Parts: sequence; structure tokens; C-alpha cells
Amino acid sequence: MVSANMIEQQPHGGMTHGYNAEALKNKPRSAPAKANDTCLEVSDLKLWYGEDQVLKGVNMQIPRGQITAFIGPSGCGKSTLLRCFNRMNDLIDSCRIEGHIRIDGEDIYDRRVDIPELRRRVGMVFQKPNPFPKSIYENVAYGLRLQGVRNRRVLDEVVERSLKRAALWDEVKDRLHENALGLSGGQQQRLVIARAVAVEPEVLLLDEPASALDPLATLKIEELMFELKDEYTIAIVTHNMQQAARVSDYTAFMYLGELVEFNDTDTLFTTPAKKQTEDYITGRYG
Ligand SMILES: Nc1ncnc2c1ncn2[C@@H]1O[C@H](COP(=O)(O)OP(=O)(O)OP(=O)(O)O)[C@@H](O)[C@H]1O
Repeated sequence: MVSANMIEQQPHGGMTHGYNAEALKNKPRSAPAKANDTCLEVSDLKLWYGEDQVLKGVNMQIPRGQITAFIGPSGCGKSTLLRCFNRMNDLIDSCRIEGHIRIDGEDIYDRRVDIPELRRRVGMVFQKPNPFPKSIYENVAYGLRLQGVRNRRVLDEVVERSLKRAALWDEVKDRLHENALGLSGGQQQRLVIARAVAVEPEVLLLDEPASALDPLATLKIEELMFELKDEYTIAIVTHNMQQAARVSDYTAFMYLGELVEFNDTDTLFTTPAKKQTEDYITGRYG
């Protein structure tokens, strides 16, 4: 497991320039991805906001049951790409998309796709924890209630199981009916993860999930990711290269809307194939 002293402070809450090799030592190793076990396949994905082209023909295959990190300088399109995976960009009027994204072979941009069902299958957690102003219990039960589940026993079981999966149960089991906004930032972020896993997604998208948290809360989120990946495919955007190196199995380096390099994390950080990647991970630009 990662240890607390491996978590560096980010005084400005932003980019950690350069990566140091310590992050790869003692890193928990996963079983390698099974050959041809692709969960998400991105083909020639292009995206515009109005006249501005933000993604310029991205191709990649995200392996199932692994953690894939997206790194790159601010504005290179990491969050935009992540939001394509559950069609969150549909909510932006000026956004136009070409290309394909397939989950388990199904094109999620097919017009027959049921978007609420897609968002159930592909859960998302944002930088700032966003619990609803409801009780802890109701936050986790929310998705099930939307699906029409009324049975108290079923709801109780799912709430308990989800909070356990999100490593929050022990801290909240005696206060399930208190307002979730009374939790700490780190607890709120784990609650949001519990809310996402309660509806049994296949994929979890994490957009800088720890950047608003202190080092200890960050550590808990990182440990949690490692536990969750047995059941879910995880894609994480992070500005923090130490974090990408510590937690992910695969890393995608993006620059100006293009995918420059995609490889297993250890290779990308130790022997990057492209000069641009090397310059970025050694902190030469950011
Ligand atoms: N809703 C939007 N409307 C118009 N332009 C947008 C919108 N969202 C993002 N952009 C632009 O798209 C580009 C890519 O932004 P995006 O947030 O995907 O980058 P990023 O790599 O995640 O950046 P950061 O690391 O700073 O979060 C930027 O130029 C940004 O200004």
C-alpha cells in the first residue's frame, strides 16, 4: 500500500512539476491487463467547442479493471475527453463531436443510447466533492430511489455495502441520518464515490478527485482506488504526476488536444518514447 510519507504537499493546490522516481518504488502492483480486454475504445475522436477544436483525433484503448491516468498541461483536453466517456459534454450547447467511443463494443454516441443508463454504467466524480444537501443515507440511496427501488431492506443493504466499498462505513455508520454536508472534504469525496458505486457502474471517471483534499485524505482516496479497480475500470485525470505514477497502471499523456503517448505507467515514466512526454514528466514545461 502507499504510505503517508509518499504523499507530497502541493502548496498551491496545482501542478507538481516533474516526477521523481520514488513514486514508482513500493507501488502496489496489479495483475496485468488481460490481452484484448478493452473496456473503452476511442476512435478518431474530434471535439469542438464552437470554432475551437479541443480534441484532434484521439485513438486509445482503455483496459478493463485497471487504472488509467490522464496527464498533460492545463487546457490540453483531459477533462473534456473524460466527459466524453459518459456524454457529459452533451450538456454544452457549443460542443460538437466526431468519431466513436465504444464501451464493451457498443457505440455510446449511437442515437439509440439511453443516456441516463449510460451515466449509471459510467459514474463520475469531480474535483470538488458534491454531496447533495441530504442525509448520508439518502445520498447513497439516491440512484436506487431514482430507479424506483422502495424496499427498505434492499436500500439498507446497498447503502451499507456501498459505504463499505468506499471505505467510509466505519466513520459514518452511527450517523447515517445526519446531513452529508457535515462531513469533512475527504469524507464527502468518499461519500460521492459510494453514491457512484451504489448503482453498480462498470466505469468510474475521476476528474482530479483529490486535488481539493489534504495529504491524508488524498492517501485514503488513492488506497480506495486501488481497492475499487478489481470491480471497475477507472479513468483519472490528475495534475499531479507523483499521483499518476503511484496509482495508475496505464498513463495517457495529452498535449494540445492530441494523445502524445499511451503506455503502461512504469514504462511511460521511466522510458518515455516521445521527447514531449519526457519534457513534461521531467518538469521542463507544464
Ligand atoms: N464548456 C466549455 N466551453 C468552451 N470551451 C471549453 C469548455 N470547457 C473547456 N473548454 C476549453 O477546452 C480546452 C480544454 O479544456 P479541458 O478542461 O478539457 O482541459 P484540461 O486538460 O482538463 O485542463 P485542466 O488541467 O486545466 O483542467 C481549454 O481550452 C478550455 O478552455
